[in-house]
Amino acid sequence: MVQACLNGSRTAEHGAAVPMSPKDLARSAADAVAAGATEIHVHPKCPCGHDSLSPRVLTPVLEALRERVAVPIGVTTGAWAEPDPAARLARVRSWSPLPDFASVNWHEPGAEELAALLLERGVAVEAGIWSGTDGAARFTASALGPRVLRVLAEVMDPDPATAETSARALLAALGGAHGRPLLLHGEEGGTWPVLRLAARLGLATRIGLEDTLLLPDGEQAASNARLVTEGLLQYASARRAP
Ligand SMILES: C[C@H](N)CC(=O)CC(=O)O
Repeated sequence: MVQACLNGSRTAEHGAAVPMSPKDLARSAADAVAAGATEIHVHPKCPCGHDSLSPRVLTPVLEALRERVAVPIGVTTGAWAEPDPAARLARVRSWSPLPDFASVNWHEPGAEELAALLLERGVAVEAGIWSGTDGAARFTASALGPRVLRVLAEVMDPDPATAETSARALLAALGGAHGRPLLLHGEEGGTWPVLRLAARLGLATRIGLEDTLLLPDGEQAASNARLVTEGLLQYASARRAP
């Protein structure tokens, strides 16, 4: 399973390749799926370019994406988009239509209440566990752990020299992860080493302009589809390596 993470918290200053509007997100998602992505993770943006959990922002994104792709679509619930936990719950209560799944960053205030609400509303939960936080400890102690769709093991270490070690430490901290499937990914300079580690461990992964703007050779990536194509090649070759 390779998820395409189309835009993340990036803004227009990260370049024209990063899709921001519903129309650009839908086109980028369709190209990424044609390149082999099996799921989409997206950060709906208000016109100013910031992540938003407002239904007025989410709805046109979901509608545009669903016109172009048939794969599951997940959205962020990051606290940076709505820092007040009560307001965040209110946003999620007002969502219609609903995404297929949503990531919940387990170290953020109100994470468990948010995950419980999403489950109650029929939205699958990706438990986002960031390295360098207490997310893994909180998740392993959580009664909701067995009910999540998967664990999104997020390696926040951007250094290509140390990201793999950070990833292994994060996986160790997650232990059995309540028996839930793992999706392992890195960010920025850690993206490609962690993707190759995911392949060697037989784990799901993700790739896209949210995680890196660069191809493995350091060239600028022209699109999410280009990253997915390269990601699948890197994944297959790391899987084959002795
Ligand atoms: C740190 C990750 N870029 C955050 C992420 O991918 C999950 C989310 O949207 O909350």
